Amino acid sequence: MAVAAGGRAETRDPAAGFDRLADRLDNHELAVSGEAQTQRVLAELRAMLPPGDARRELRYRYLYCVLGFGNDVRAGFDYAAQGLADARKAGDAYAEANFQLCRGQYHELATTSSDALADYDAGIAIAGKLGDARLLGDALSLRGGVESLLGEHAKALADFIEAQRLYEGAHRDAAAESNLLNIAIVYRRMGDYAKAHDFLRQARDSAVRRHDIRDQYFAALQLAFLYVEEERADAAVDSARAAVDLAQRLGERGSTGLARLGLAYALNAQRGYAQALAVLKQAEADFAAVSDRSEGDMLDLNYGIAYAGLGQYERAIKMLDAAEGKLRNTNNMRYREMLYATRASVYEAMHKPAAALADYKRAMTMRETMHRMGRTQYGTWMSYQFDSQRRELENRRLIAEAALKEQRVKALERVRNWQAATLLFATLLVALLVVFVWRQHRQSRRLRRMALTDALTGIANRRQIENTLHEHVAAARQNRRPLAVLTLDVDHFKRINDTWGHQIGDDVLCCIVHACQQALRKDDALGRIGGEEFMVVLPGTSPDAAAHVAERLRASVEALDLGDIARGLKATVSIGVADLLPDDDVEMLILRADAALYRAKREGRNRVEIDAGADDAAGSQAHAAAAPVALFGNGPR
Ligand SMILES: Nc1nc2c(ncn2[C@@H]2O[C@H](COP(=O)(O)OP(=O)(O)OP(=O)(O)O)[C@@H](O)[C@H]2O)c(=O)[nH]1
Repeated sequence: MAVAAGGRAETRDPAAGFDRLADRLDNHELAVSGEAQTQRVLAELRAMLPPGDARRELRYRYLYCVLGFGNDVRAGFDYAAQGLADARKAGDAYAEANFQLCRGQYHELATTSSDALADYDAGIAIAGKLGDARLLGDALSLRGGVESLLGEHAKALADFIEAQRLYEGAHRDAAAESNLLNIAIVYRRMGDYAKAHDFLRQARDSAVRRHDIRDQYFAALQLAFLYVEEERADAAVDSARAAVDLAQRLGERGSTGLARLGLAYALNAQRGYAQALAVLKQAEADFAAVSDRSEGDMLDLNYGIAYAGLGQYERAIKMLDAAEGKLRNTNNMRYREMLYATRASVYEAMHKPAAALADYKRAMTMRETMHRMGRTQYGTWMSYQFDSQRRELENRRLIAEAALKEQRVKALERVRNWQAATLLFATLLVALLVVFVWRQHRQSRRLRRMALTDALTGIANRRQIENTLHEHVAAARQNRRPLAVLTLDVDHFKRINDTWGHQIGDDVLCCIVHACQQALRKDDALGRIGGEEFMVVLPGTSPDAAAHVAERLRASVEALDLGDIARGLKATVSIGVADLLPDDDVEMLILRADAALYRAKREGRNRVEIDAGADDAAGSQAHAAAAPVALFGNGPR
């Protein structure tokens, strides 16, 4: 028995220990059986109750109310009533509901079922308001018990099944499994024996698994009743005997009395009347020992049946009359029908046909009423089932709709995610493309520039300067503007190379280009047309101005300080100047400039020679010396 609920942890924190033990009792997790054990657990709970803790004290009191009074109905009832008043005064709705349930149980024991129902209804209302599933489950289960007893099987079944749902939802396995018994009882009373067997089996198996002797005892007793109703008397007797054994193991006289009463009932069904009488006497003693008078009607009825069976008619009539008086208060038709049928047969045997007939009629009335009620119950139960099935269908529909909605939302989210990803991907692609195109463009510009640029000096190469010249010639013709061309050649460059090396030669070329660029205007174009040969295009420049530009270039080069490159290094250039004549094409213009240059070389270099016209060009072509037209000539010094 798992009752050692206290421990070192609880000693350290009594409030937590109290709560834990109270929870276990509330949740029916602690199988408390027997007077002594119950008192021990209650004392343990009391010891952990923190002083001055009003809420916990009320909790202790309602647990005591339920567990502490055994069959002392009066004391239990008074205790419950006091607790109820105190809970209300303290505004503790939870405790109030529990005291309602406790008082209901004492009403039940006092066989005042309608008062019990009122208490349970009140408890259910409070539990519902509090939204407390445990309390509501317990209250429904208790109310179902009373309804079942009153023959309101459909209502009872609805309450038990709702309680079962709550228990299972809250994972209160012990309570859920005990409740299976209640469901089984209702099915038995409704005559659905197959279902009753099914639930009893489940309840018994679970009780065995949980080592719960009390539930095992209940299951055995209920099975005995079920067998009697199925007219399987032998099996009923066996099961009732097992119930007696279990009740004795529980050590509760009240339970033993109930089990023996059940055994007597089964023995009567088996026609073992003498044995039934003996067992009834034991049961009577058991009930007397705990001052339980609640089973008086059933004792009398079974005594009556046993005496009738043994042919002791007078005694039988006496007991049956006594039972009739007691049973009239209860609404139990089955037992009353049994009573009238038994008494009718006794009267018949006693040759009292009128009395026998009257009782037969009563028995018939009971039977018909039961059948009628049975049909109503069945109808009610069917409509309850229909309603709950409809509710369930509705719930399923709502759940399915919610799931569908969620699916749609998820699908939409997926589409949106895909869209975002695609957009991102497309953006990245576009960005990559832009970068790629830009790089391609830059590359092609670089290549184009390289194709048109002289690698050493960075100025236009031959192709580029000739293109420029073509454009300027066309523009000059169109605008009737002058144009001049200079060709420029470094003097004795071979010597520079030979003396200082090719690298120095390169540096000299760069310095000369730089000097020329400095000496030219923005619109003038400078290009390298050969190793050490350059061309300058001077748009809008008259021959005189061109001669001046050429001289400026020459002087700039001559003035170059190349001492940094190599000591004693000097460079000069010779320049030929030609201006655009009306009949000139580009080649002719260049030829004439070249001719002038040739003359400058010939005349001693480091000088500027102006083209002397078509003759000069022809002369140049023929490599013949023409008359020098030196404008500016410094000559080698
Ligand atoms: N360092 C260097 N030398 C070059 C380059 N291009 C051509 N040359 C050299 O320039 C020299 C030109 O020599 P020539 O044509 O005999 O003429 P020059 O020595 O300048 O004599 P004149 O023109 O008659 O004054 C050759 O030795 C070429 O090899 C170049 O890019 N760099």
